[in-house]
Parts: sequence; structure tokens; C-alpha cells
Amino acid sequence: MTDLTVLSVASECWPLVKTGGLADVVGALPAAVAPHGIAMTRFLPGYPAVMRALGRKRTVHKYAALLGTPARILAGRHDDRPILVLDAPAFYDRDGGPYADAMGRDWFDNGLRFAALAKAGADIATGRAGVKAFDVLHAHDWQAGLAPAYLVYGDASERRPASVMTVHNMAFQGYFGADFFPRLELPRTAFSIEGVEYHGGVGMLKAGMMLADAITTVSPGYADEIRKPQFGMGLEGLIEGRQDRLSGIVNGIDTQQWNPATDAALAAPFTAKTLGARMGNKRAVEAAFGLTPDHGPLFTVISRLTWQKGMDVLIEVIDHLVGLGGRLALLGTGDAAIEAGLHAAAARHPGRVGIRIGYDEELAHLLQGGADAILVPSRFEPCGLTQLYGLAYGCVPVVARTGGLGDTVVDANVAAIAARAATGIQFSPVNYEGLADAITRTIRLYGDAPTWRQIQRSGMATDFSWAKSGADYAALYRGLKEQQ
Ligand SMILES: Nc1ncnc2c1ncn2[C@@H]1O[C@H](COP(=O)(O)OP(=O)(O)O[C@H]2O[C@H](CO)[C@@H](O)[C@H](O)[C@H]2O)[C@@H](O)[C@H]1O
Repeated sequence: MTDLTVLSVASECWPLVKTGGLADVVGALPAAVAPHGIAMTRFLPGYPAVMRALGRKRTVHKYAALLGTPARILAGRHDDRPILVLDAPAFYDRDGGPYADAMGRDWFDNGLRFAALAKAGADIATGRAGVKAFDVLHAHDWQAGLAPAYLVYGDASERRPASVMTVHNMAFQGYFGADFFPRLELPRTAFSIEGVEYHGGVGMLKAGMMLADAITTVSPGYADEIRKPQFGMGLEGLIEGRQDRLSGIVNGIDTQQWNPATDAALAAPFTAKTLGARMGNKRAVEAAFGLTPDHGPLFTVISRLTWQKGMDVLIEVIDHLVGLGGRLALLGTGDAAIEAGLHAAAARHPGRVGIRIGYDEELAHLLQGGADAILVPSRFEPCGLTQLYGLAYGCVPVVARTGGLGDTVVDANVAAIAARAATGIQFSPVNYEGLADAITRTIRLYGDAPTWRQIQRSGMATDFSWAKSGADYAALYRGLKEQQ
């Protein structure tokens, strides 16, 4: 029986639109909370891909002008779950990505595009947009950050749903100049330090974190870290002041989507009992990346190519990795300078380093199923999903000891190996010595076949499902509803 309704407002949702981990989480949450009596509806921008995927839709609300442009709210279903879409062609009907054009330049009107999503989300959650009001509005990242503000500064006579602001990545804050404020159609009182104002302009993530009834981030470790300036990125003061509202709930993974026994993207499906079958995937990865086949350790990286992800440090250690007999198959897209550095490394090491620039979901699955270890040298990582997929696929995660990476991987130190608890390798700090040493350790462990198998099996036995976190989100929603 469902007795609590949640509107989840986000700019991405797997499999409709994805640029990163946010989409995976928004896509998986409804099923994760459903067993706990929570009915979750997602609300997304009407990008062309979303409009196409939804098929039959019904108009539930029309705006003559939503922040200055005609718009409709449409109701549809996907994977047998309800979805609401903001159809505002002037904002979303464009070729290119959700945030940037085909050349990678941010859309000039991103502030307005996502403020409109947030405003319409608040209208829906309050029951003003042709569908029944929701108990809770759950806003994800800066793109939905103004939704709690539109609730707080809305019509005071209406019953207001509770709100949750989830921070998937503090580095993206949605900051716009003061001249942007009048376009938001918020009352003047909202432009204050207690409201949406941030350093003289509008901070969309800041607004959500300031005004939501609860703040969550995607691991307990990151929830702790963002109180410090190094990780708080300017918002540490606000976070300290709202400590009692903050919690960390670690991401799970969709174990239907990411199941090595049934994964159609693998050349050879396998289980913890048939790890030998991974060899078929390794051969397929070698073929796809132009690597010379051998039995030595094959590393992978599947990542946005950015400073956050430590990709500059990765480039520095590639010679070391190859020098120890390792090979690397990398899939990613991002900063041009990092792409150039990777291409140079691949040219130096033909047959040992293969690079694929681009976004390819199927190849990501094959890499997890065929590589021996996945490198995640992030400088900060709110949760991280690729190390969780690695655990599930016997692709041993080698991770920086930060945020969710530290929370989800058990380092293969002597005690953990003896207790059969080790699931990967942790290292710190994120610099040449730290990562090079971690690679040396990994290659040494790989050479000890029984221990390596044990690490793979312990990783695969880890509970990375949504079971616990789904219950945690449900408990959070319930607590907020009771306080209403
Ligand atoms: N080139 C490529 N081709 C195919 N797939 C690719 C790819 N590059 C990346 N991916 C996929 O994109 C996702 C990346 O998710 P992460 O959680 O690792 O990082 P991201 O920084 O995007 O997410 C942010 O939000 C998530 C969700 O909360 C947090 O886990 C994380 O710490 C935070 O930084 C994974 O599903 C990965 O397989």
C-alpha cells in the first residue's frame, strides 16, 4: 500500500537522458522506495529524447507564460511508472546535450531553463498544476535547487509540501548574476542571505540547501567532508548552520541493469562462481581497444575526464602502469587538455593503452566485465557509481580514500585480506606517488591469484543494492511528513 507521495525533480533520468551518475540515481529511486509505501513520480525537462521516449502523453496543465515562455505539463508513463514532463519548446527543444550545445558550450539560458523546471515542480507539488498535491518534493542538484524556494515564497495560504534537497555534486552550484533575479518572479524578500542570494547574485544550489526542510548528500563520508572548506566549495558555513538537517545516504545500483549473469552487453556473462568466464570479456575489451592480448593486469577507467576525477594524475602514472606490465582501456569524455594527454599516452604505448573518447553505455558494461581493476582517482567523490559497478562485476576498484569511495570499498590491507573482507584498494593522497603506489600494490595482489579471486568474490558479495538506502530515503520522507 502506498501512503506517501513524492515528486522527484531532476534534469536527468536513466534511461531517458544521462550525462552522469545523477541519471542513474534518479532512474533507480522510485523502485527503491516503492517497497516502503512511497509512490514517486519523476518530473523532467521535455528534451527531445524524453518527449520521444514517452510515447502517449496527456496535457495536465498549460502555462500561457512560465518565466516568459509558453509551456505545458504532460503526464506519461515509463517502465510502468508515472512521469511528468515540462514541455517548453523554447527551453528544451534543441539538438545537443541537456546542458550544452554540440560543441560543449553551456546553453546561454541555463539559469532560466532550470528555474522554469523548479517553478513548475513547485506548482505540481502544491497541487496547482492539474495533478493531486504531493507530500514531498525531492529536488536533485542545482538544476532543481530553486524548487524549495518557490515553495517557501509561494502562496502562504496553501498547504506546503515538505522538501528535500539532494546534493550529488557540490562543484556545480548554478550561480547567476544579480540581474537574473527579477526574471525568477520571486518576491523581493527572496533576494536575501536567508533566501536565494549568494555572493551578490543568485545561487540555485545554495537556495535549495538553505530553504529545503532536509538536505541529503550521497554518502555519509561526503556529508562529513562538505563541512570543511576544501570540499564545501564556499557553502561550508551554510552547511555547518544546517547540520541538523543534513544526512548522507549512500547510492545503490540497479541490480537488474547491472547484473553480470544476465548482462546482454557482455561477450561472456558470469557469476562469482564462474569468474573464469570473464576472460571472454577481457578478450573482447582488448579487441575493442586495440590492445595486445595477454594475461597481465588490465586496468580500466570509465569517467568524465575532469580535474574532479583526478584524470590529470592518471595521465602522469600511465608510464608507471605500463612499465609494471599493466594495460589500460579508458572510456571517457571531457576536458580537451586531458583528452590530448591521454591520446599522447596511447601513442607512446601502442597495444598497451587504448583510449575511447565518447559516451558509450554498452562499452562501459563490457569494460566492467572484462577489465581486472577499475581506477577511480577522484579528488572528491560524493558517492561514485563506477566503483560499485566494479564491485558487482568482479572488476576490483582502486579508489582514492575520499567521500563515497572510502565508504564503499574495503582496502586490501593485511588484516582485511586475512578476514576475507577486502574488496578493493584505497589510496591517499591523490598525486603521482599515491596513485602509482596503489597501482603497484594492485599488480602485486593480481599476481597472487587466490587472494585476487577472494577480493573479487568479496566485492561481488557486497550489498550494493538499493535495499538499505531505499529504506533510509523512505524514513526521511516519513519523518518530514510527520513534521508538516
Ligand atoms: N564515457 C562514458 N561512457 C559511458 N558511461 C559513462 C561514461 N562516463 C561516465 N559514465 C557513467 O556515468 C556514471 C558516472 O557516475 P559517477 O557516480 O561515477 O559520477 P558523476 O560525477 O557523474 O556523478 C555525481 O553524482 C553521482 C550520483 O549521486 C555520484 O555518485 C557522484 O559521486 C557525483 O560526482 C556511471 O554510470 C558511469 O558508468
